[in-house]
Amino acid sequence: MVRVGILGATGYTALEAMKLLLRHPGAQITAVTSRTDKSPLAAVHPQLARRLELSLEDLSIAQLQERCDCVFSCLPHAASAEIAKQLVEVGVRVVDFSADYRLNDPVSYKKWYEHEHPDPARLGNTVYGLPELFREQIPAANLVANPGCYPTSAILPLAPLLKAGLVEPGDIIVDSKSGVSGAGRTPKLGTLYPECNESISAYSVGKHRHQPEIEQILGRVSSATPQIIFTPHLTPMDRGILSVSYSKPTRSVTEAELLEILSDFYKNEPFVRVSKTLPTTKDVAHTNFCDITARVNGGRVLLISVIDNLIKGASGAAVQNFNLMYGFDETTALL
Ligand SMILES: NC(=O)C1=CN([C@@H]2O[C@H](COP(=O)(O)OP(=O)(O)OC[C@H]3O[C@@H](n4cnc5c(N)ncnc54)[C@H](OP(=O)(O)O)[C@@H]3O)[C@@H](O)[C@H]2O)C=CC1
Ligand SMILES: CC(=O)N[C@@H](CCC(=O)OP(=O)(O)O)C(=O)O
Repeated sequence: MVRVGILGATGYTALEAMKLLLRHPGAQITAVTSRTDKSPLAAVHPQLARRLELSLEDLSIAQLQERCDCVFSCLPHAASAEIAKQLVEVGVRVVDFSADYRLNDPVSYKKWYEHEHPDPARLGNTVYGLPELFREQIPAANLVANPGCYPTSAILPLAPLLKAGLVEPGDIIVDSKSGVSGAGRTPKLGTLYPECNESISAYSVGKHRHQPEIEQILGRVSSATPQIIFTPHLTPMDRGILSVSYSKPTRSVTEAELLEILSDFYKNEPFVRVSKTLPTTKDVAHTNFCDITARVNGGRVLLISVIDNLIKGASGAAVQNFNLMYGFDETTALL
């Protein structure tokens, strides 16, 4: 049995991770942390009553090392790397939900996150936990950078076409919509009900930190230098992301051909479904699937994808990575 600790257990991604791990035959949750809350977990997450009888604790690195083989760090960026680097050094394996280890180098991290990286030497050397593209690197990893939610939705459809040289890397637009849980449970003005209900808004236009993540990861898989214009939107729903990318084909291409290339690329993937149908966020809610379709319109390639931001965009991806790290069937607890 692999003993798993959950850092930041009061948050949304942590709740989803715990619900998934409770269904996992090879995992036991042995620690749940909060900086200040000492309540029984069920007092914070009533869904876990009678399912996980643990109380929240503020644990030291030594205590986590004693109780856990692996830790899911569901902490915000910067706070996560501070702890992850110490855990990895004492032999605890970490799946990091934050963005701390996703980018290629400390210079771009500082530019987009506006602070120094707490563990710069590991940037660029850490495995990016998107199994569909980096599966072979995950089993041996002590630290896995779980992907961002928007990047997962954009990278999965674009990667096969960039790898095949079928779209121009220098001219790609990604337009994404997210449910409000994407912003986490920590209160913020913009996620108060009267601010975001019955309203859709674009935000972080031209400066969202997922733009370099999408560019850098697509660069790693395709040997091109993709340039992305990424615009996220907050939409009045609890969960789900829908992304549409617009790119220029390098040659004449049909919708049928695009679907065939995508289907072939993902034919052995348990969690990517390619079809002709226009996908909706409801189709993948509470699941680890990414549904993808393609269209050709106005001389552009349109790729449309949906995920659940809390599952394939965070906790489901983490469990998928955990399964690979510990040699379980990749779909365990996820289907
Ligand atoms: N929500 C989503 O859809 C996605 C989130 N992510 C990433 O996953 C991580 C967790 O996100 P999410 O669960 O949504 O966030 P939440 O805000 O719901 O939870 C984060 C938890 O971290 C703890 N925390 C907050 N600030 C600090 C700090 N400075 N130091 C230590 N602990 C802190 C809090 O617990 P307490 O106050 O009890 O200590 C809080 O409950 C983040 O890095 C996020 O960017 C990634 C993909 C998708
Ligand atoms: C709706 C919403 O606010 N979404 C979050 C993305 C969540 C995520 O994946 O963020 P990390 O890269 O920090 O892990 C945002 O735009 O900041």
